Amino acid sequence: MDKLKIRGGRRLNGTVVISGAKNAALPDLCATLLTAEPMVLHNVPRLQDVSTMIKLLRNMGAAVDWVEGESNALRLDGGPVNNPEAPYELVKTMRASILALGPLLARFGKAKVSLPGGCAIGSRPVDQHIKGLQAMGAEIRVEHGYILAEVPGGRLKGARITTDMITVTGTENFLMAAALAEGETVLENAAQEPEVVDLAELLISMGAQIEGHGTSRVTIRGVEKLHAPKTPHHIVPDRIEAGSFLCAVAAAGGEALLQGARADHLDAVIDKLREAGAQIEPRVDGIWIRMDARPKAVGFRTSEYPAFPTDMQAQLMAVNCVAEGAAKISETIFENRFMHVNELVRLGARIEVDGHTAVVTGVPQLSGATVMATDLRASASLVIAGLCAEGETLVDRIYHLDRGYEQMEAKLRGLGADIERTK
Ligand SMILES: CC(=O)N[C@H]1[C@@H](OP(=O)(O)OP(=O)(O)OC[C@H]2O[C@@H](n3ccc(=O)[nH]c3=O)[C@H](O)[C@@H]2O)O[C@H](CO)[C@@H](O)[C@@H]1O
Ligand SMILES: C=C(OP(=O)(O)O)C(=O)O
Repeated sequence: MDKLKIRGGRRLNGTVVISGAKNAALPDLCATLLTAEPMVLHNVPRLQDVSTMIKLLRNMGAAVDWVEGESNALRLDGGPVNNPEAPYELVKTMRASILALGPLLARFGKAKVSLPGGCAIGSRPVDQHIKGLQAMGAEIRVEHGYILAEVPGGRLKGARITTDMITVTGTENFLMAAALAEGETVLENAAQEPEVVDLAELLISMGAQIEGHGTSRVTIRGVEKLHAPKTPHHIVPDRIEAGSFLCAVAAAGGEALLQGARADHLDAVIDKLREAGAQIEPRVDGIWIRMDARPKAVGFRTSEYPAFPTDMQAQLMAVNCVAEGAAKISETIFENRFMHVNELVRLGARIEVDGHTAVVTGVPQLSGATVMATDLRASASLVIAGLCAEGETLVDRIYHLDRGYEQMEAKLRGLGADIERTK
């Protein structure tokens, strides 16, 4: 099993190119299920979750291949799809498989999708997805771990859907389902994340009629047919990858340009890192950061976009581990997203957890140790901690990291970090 070996203590300097967003690529790939026309997506990150989604689409009958000569372009053909099913073996490794449900129901009037398994960061129910699709006329039962859904008459109907809470993948499923439904769908309490907007823009380019994406009320007027995107669709830059590199520089010190990153998607994170003492400037070609001193501790609370993202909680916690002072961190999205705490403590961090809150008291220096990645963003936080720990840190189980980061260690090496992949 691959591990990362890091010798900490080097400042990070240089330019790093930010990849396309995993959490936009996964729904965008599912949008291919909505049309029989072949399409190409650009700026698709080559990471494990994308490979799993490709497998899932191929298993349904789609033809999916990387375009030769353009390293991040993916050609998808949903024309031959004939098996509207997402089996447990594929769904268990990636929750985003639930995103197949909406488009399959919209185009084929039936779907069989495994319930996503419980995962390390807490229970992740899909009751809102089911409730919303039922409101659109789908008959759904859950049996033997599968969601079995069928649309009497074959075509979903527009509906008013108000979810109990803001759900990102829920909003994405409804957008895709409503795009081909009969009549108008109004989503209240919709998620406003840039990845939701990216999907809506792709769907519009495919002929969907959507208004209000990026706000809490989205209106979709269903059309009979979607086609390949009219203009080339480039997946939005990954704000969480960019945020992770910002935290790495804030913790280890240095000066870097994050090429392609969008500062307007990272307001809450940038505010916190400035409070911690980093100089950060939006540039036409990305985000520039410089950190010369030891960071100051910064408290924060995760919440839906545009507030501080849960997907950045572990990385900013790592910065707090080496900061001056103490900070309180509240996680409000997932009940068990502090799995990284015990591993950070193994590196010498001082952290007390009480329910949804962690209090981190910074120490002047962490000390390298062997630690185990427990989930995707936890892995990134351990890498950041390792970069500023004294001596050698070995991060085990980095298959979690590989799910969501494209070549993280190569990118960090490019900034001068002493990091390598070992067996
Ligand atoms: C609002 C939010 O920050 N969502 C995050 C969530 O998206 P993801 O789409 O995975 O999760 P949701 O946005 O759907 O979930 C938000 C909250 O609602 C609950 N819920 C959701 C759907 C449902 O049917 N029933 C239900 O109870 C979830 O358990 C969670 O507590 O994890 C992703 C991966 O870490 C992040 O990129 C998203 O930013
Ligand atoms: C936890 C994440 O992804 P997933 O929803 O696929 O588990 C994430 O992107 O941080």
